[in-house]
Amino acid sequence: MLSPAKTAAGIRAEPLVSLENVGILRNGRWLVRGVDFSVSRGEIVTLIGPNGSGKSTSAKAAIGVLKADEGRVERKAGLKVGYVPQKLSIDWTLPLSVRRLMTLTGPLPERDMLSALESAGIAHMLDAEVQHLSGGEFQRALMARAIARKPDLLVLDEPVQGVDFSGEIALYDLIKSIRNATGCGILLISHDLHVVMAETDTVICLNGHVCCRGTPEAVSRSPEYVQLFGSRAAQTLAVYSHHHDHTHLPDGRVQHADGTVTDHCHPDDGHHAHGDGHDGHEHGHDHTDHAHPHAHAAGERHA
Ligand SMILES: Nc1ncnc2c1ncn2[C@@H]1O[C@H](COP(=O)(O)OP(=O)(O)OP(=O)(O)O)[C@@H](O)[C@H]1O
Repeated sequence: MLSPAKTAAGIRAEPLVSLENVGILRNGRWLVRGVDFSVSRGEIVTLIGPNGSGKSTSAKAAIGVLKADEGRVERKAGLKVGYVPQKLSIDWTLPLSVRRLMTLTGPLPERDMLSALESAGIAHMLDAEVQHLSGGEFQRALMARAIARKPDLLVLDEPVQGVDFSGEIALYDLIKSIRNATGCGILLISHDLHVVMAETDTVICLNGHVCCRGTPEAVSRSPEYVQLFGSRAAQTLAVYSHHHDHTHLPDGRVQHADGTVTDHCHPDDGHHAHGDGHDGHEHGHDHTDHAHPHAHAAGERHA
């Protein structure tokens, strides 16, 4: 299952990190269970799923911030990780320059700092106050901080939060160019359930477990999509359509397509509908690399 990913050059690379059947238990509750995916050099993996579905938890398990209570996490020896968390605990009442932000967690040669800010397109903001940055500039500063130490794996938890549509496209372009320039692997958490970065190699849809996975459709090339979002957006964003055949109820139980209700669903539960049905988008996804036993109805998204 965790076969090495194929890079753009078609070479099978050893994973930088791989999770196998990972579960995280807190206060007697499984936050996630049965999670498996891997990220290789040059590969972009995007985690999607409703709020609370375990995206951040899974990413933290991948980089070792959280220890798996079951299953296995393997990281390449000496792996360097650049991590941009969803939330930062910064005291906004104190002045903080971009320069200081870059070195908060440790010293950094000036040359590496400038080069990272240059790559992120904000070299001119070195002495700007972080409080005065726009949402997009702030995300760029965080990304510069993460790439400055030349990581093998870049983990970005909702990097386009608080950024408008054109800013979102620009940030995804930046992520793409970082990947192309450095060849690092990227684990991306998307705040959107359907729209992912077009360069994504694998989308993993989570809901406490892996619901389904696949490649984003090449809808970005379809004339309708280009008309709707514009050609620039279409080069950067793709719609990931997926059809689920069970629904997560608000009380945590699961209603299956045949009407039965169970306490949980697990990856080996049984029925799985996938591919053709979708939520109004004119495409299905045929490229699933993995058979999943069940799927989620549209209504489940916000469970
Ligand atoms: N340290 C913790 N202790 C107990 N529960 C936790 C802890 N961390 C996260 N949770 C819970 O685990 C679940 C998954 O949280 P997580 O942050 O991984 O979800 P997410 O998919 O990233 O959500 P969002 O889209 O809202 O950021 C949530 O119900 C959350 O409340």
